[in-house]
Order: sequence, then C-alpha cells, then structure tokens
Amino acid sequence: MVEPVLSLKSVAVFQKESMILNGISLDIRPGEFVYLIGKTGSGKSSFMKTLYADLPLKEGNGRIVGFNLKTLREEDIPFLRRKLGIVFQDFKLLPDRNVHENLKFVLKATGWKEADKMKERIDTVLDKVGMKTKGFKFPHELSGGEQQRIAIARALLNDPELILADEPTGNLDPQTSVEVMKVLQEINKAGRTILMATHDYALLLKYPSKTLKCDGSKVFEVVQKVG
Ligand SMILES: Nc1ncnc2c1ncn2[C@@H]1O[C@H](COP(=O)(O)OP(=O)(O)OP(=O)(O)O)[C@@H](O)[C@H]1O
Repeated sequence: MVEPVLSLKSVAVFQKESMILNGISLDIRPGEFVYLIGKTGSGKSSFMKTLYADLPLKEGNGRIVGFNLKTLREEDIPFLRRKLGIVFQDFKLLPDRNVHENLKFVLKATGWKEADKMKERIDTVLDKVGMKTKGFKFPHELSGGEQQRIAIARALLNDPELILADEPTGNLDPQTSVEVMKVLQEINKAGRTILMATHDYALLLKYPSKTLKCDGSKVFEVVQKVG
C-alpha cells in the first residue's frame, strides 16, 4: 500500500503548556482532498501549525511527507517546509515587490539558481492558477482572490507533496471563494493532496469531500449530510 502523506498516532496539540487537542489518530493518503472544520477557537490553526512544525509535537507520533515530527530538529524545518505548500488566509505576499519577484524570492531561498529555469517554473505555476499575465503586478494592484491565487502558485513552486491551506477563502467574498476553490480542486484533480481548514460550509456542500472536525479537544472524521 502507498505510504500516507500524513500519519498521526495519539497526537496532542499544544499552545505552550495548554493542551488544545488530544488523542488524534488519522491518515491522509496521496491524492486526497480533506477538509478540517470546527468552530472558532476549536484548534484548526493550532493543528495546522503542528503539521508544518510551527508548534512542536510534544505528545504522540506524527509523520508528514517523510519527516518524523517527533524527532524533527530545528535545522530540518526548512526542508520539511519545502515539501509542503502552505496557504494562509491573509495571503502573506511581500508588498514591496511584484508577483514575479515574490515567486522568485521563494525559489532563490530554496536553492534555485538558474534564471531561465526560475522563469519557466514561475510561468508554469502562474499558468496553473490562471494568472500568467499578472507577473508584473504588485500585490496591492490585485484583488483578494487574485492575491490568493498567487499565494497558491507560490505554494506550488517546489512541487509539494501536501498542500496545507488554513482558511484560504476566509478573507474572500462567496463568489471569489468559489473561484479560489475551483483552483484548489483542479490542483487536487491533477494528483496533489490537500488539507484545507475552513469554516465555509457553503464550500463543503458545493464540493463535498472527506471531512475532519475539531470539536471538544478531539479531531474526528464526520460524514457529510447531503440535502
Ligand atoms: N499563540 C497562541 N498562544 C497561546 N494560545 C493560543 C495561541 N494561538 C491560539 N491559542 C489558543 O488555542 C486555541 C485554539 O486556537 P486556534 O487558532 O488553533 O483555533 P481555530 O480553530 O484555528 O480558530 P479560528 O477559526 O478562529 O482561526 C484557542 O483557545 C486560542 O486561544
């Protein structure tokens, strides 16, 4: 059987000394699209942060894209992040440079050197999110939905094994949310694994998929009711 891209066993999630979630055991397999839902403050962001090693895994065992979260050292974190594509609610684009330079910054920081290869890769990811003609624009010249597409393109640069998207539509209006969601769906159909935290139930209904819920310090799979 193919190895899961994410496998957690009896994991607890902490913010400093306080336990936010516990007893989490789950697998995410290659190609899955998984939602993570739950009320404000239920621990979705803390869960995501544990997966990209922004919070340490203190209890339980976790493997993600080939890395052991329990034994991960500080110096391994950049290598883990290179195999993950992370998308945030607030886009986090660098405001002082255009789209092309935003993406080039990430490539350079992750060891790319040849200018023509970088340009080719940037064009490829911009094309995937329908933004090929917007490379010269600055973030403030783009709408929220366009900025989020760029953030998704940035997440795709290093061909990640897993995309972690934390409320990617949280700052977008309903119609723009659907457009961004379509981009994520296409990326998933092309074979990429996605874990997306959201409280947007309209999207869940429109694009049903496996759903995990954070509730009462637990994370469990829920069956979506249709109709
Ligand atoms: N940096 C922090 N330091 C201490 N406690 C925190 C920190 N960030 C979050 N918490 C606490 O952890 C709990 C879970 O918060 P978290 O942000 O993970 O929830 P969430 O489900 O992502 O909420 P939201 O949907 O509002 O983003 C909350 O009780 C919150 O107060």
